[in-house]
Amino acid sequence: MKQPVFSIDVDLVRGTFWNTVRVESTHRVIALVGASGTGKTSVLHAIAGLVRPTRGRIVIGGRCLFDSAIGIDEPAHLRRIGYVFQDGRLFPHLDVRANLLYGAPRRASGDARFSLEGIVDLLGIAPLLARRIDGLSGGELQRVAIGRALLSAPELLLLDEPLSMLDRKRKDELLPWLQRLRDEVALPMVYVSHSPEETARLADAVYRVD
Ligand SMILES: Nc1ncnc2c1ncn2[C@@H]1O[C@H](COP(=O)(O)OP(=O)(O)OP(=O)(O)O)[C@@H](O)[C@H]1O
Repeated sequence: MKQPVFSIDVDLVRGTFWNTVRVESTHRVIALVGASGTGKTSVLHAIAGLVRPTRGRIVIGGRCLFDSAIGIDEPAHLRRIGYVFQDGRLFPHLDVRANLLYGAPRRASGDARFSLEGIVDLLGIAPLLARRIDGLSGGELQRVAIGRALLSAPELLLLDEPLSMLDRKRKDELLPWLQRLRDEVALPMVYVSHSPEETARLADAVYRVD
């Protein structure tokens, strides 16, 4: 039997909100969908170690990140996770190259997928390297944000509605880059979105958080 890539079963509490979320999947690229406020971002936060579930277990790619029953709670900085936010969250006072290199390990991973050259090529951002962040389009910003997440040589990528702030034209521009990322970098990915079109184009399986 195929081993699951994602095995998640967590109770999440944020203020007065609580939900139990279960995802068991043998697919490498999954999408989480569901109405606003059902806890999709909270699941990503729990995977990244930014929010501690009140109960449960998170195992991804055979690696246990959290298990309340046996006291495992790997610190966020050791989880090797790349996180791409809705709004990019880049540093406006730094140029693209400095943003990419921010947080990159001092010693190269040796994996060409995570070298500066490899990532710049993958995402087509060579012409942007010396540009300031505040002059970039929304789609360019998100490609840089994805590049920065990759430079940390992650074992898993979390993408929280990365297209939601973009207009139709920019969305159409960025989608093929996301597909390229999915196929060429070949990491497990969790993609949160409200758009059935995006999830159909990017994910191998879609899970509803209710
Ligand atoms: N820091 C917090 N303190 C209190 N409540 C919070 C906090 N963060 C999130 N919540 C609440 O937890 C619930 C789930 O939020 P979450 O952002 O995970 O939902 P979501 O499904 O990602 O929503 P959306 O689709 O609108 O982004 C919401 O009701 C939200 O208001």
